[in-house]
Amino acid sequence: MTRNTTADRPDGQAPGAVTDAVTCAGLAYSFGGMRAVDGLDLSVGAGEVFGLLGPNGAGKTTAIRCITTLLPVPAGMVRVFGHDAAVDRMAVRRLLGYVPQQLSADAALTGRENVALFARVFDVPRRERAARVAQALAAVDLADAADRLANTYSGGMVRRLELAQALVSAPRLLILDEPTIGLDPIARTGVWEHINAVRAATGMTVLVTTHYMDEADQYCDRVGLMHRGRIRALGTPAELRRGLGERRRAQGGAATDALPTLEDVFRDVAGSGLDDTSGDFRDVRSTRRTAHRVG
Ligand SMILES: Nc1ncnc2c1ncn2[C@@H]1O[C@H](COP(=O)(O)OP(=O)(O)OP(=O)(O)O)[C@@H](O)[C@H]1O
Repeated sequence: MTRNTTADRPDGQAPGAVTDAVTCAGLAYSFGGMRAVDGLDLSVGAGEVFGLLGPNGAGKTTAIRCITTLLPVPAGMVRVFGHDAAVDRMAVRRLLGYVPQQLSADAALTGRENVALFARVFDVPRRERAARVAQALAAVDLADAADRLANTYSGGMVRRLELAQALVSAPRLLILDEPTIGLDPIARTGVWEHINAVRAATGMTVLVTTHYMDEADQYCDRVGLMHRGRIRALGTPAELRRGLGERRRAQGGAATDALPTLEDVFRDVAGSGLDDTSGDFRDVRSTRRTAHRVG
C-alpha cells in the first residue's frame, strides 16, 4: 500500500492534473507469465526531480520503457504532459529525452558526432543543429573534448556525453535509467551537477531511477519506492524517513533518536516482500535475467 501521498509537490497540483509531466494509472505489463509492472499509479509533477527506486526486478525499467513508448501500454494509462502514450506516441517522443541503462554512445564517433546524430534523429532543425550540439556539449562540460573519439572518454565523460545526446532536443522531460551506475563518487556528483544546472536553466522535469539511496536523498524532490510492479511508498525523502521513524517509535522499537536513512526506508519496503519464500526465489531469478540482458 502507498504510505505517503503527494504533499509538498513543487507544482501544488493534484495528481493527474494536466500539468503533470507523467501520469500512470493502473499500468500493467507482463513478459509471458511474469507481471513486471502490476497496476502502477504514479504522478510526476512538471518541474520536479522524481526518483523511482526499488530492488532489482521491481519493474522500474519496464515502467520507464512504457512511459518512453519503447514498450506498448497493454493495460492502464500513461500520459506525458497530457498526451496518451498508447495513442499519441510521436507527441510523447517529441517531449522527452532518454538516457537508457545500456550504452547509447558510439565509441567510433567523436563526442560531437554522437550528439549530432541524436540532433538529426530528433529532428532538430538543420540550421540550428551545430549550435544546439555545441550547447548540449557545453552544458555537460565536454566542449574541450568534443572532437575526441568517444572511446578515449572516461566512464563519467561517456555518461555526460549520453546526457548531452538526450539534451540536444531540449526535452521537457528527461528520463534517466541509472545514470550514475558504475561511476566513482566524483563522476556521480558531476553528472548530477550537470542535470541540476540544465534543470535550473530550463525548468525541465527529471524522472530518474537509481540504486544509490544517497543520491535520491540529496537530489530528488520526491521518490517512489517500487516493489513487485507497483509503488509501495511515496513522498519526499524527508517525509519517508520521518514516517519510518514515527512507525518505529510507535512500535516501541529503536531506542535511538537518529532519523532513519532512505536506505532504512528502502529495506523496510522491499525487505518485507523478500521475506516470503516465493519472493526470495523470484527476485534472484529477476536479477539473473537482468544481468543476462545487460551482459
Ligand atoms: N525482455 C524481458 N524478457 C523477460 N523478462 C523480462 C524482460 N525485461 C524484464 N523482465 C523481467 O521483468 C521484471 C522487471 O524487470 P525490470 O528490468 O523492469 O526491473 P528493474 O526494477 O528495472 O530492475 P533493475 O534495478 O535490476 O534494473 C524482472 O523480473 C525481469 O526479469
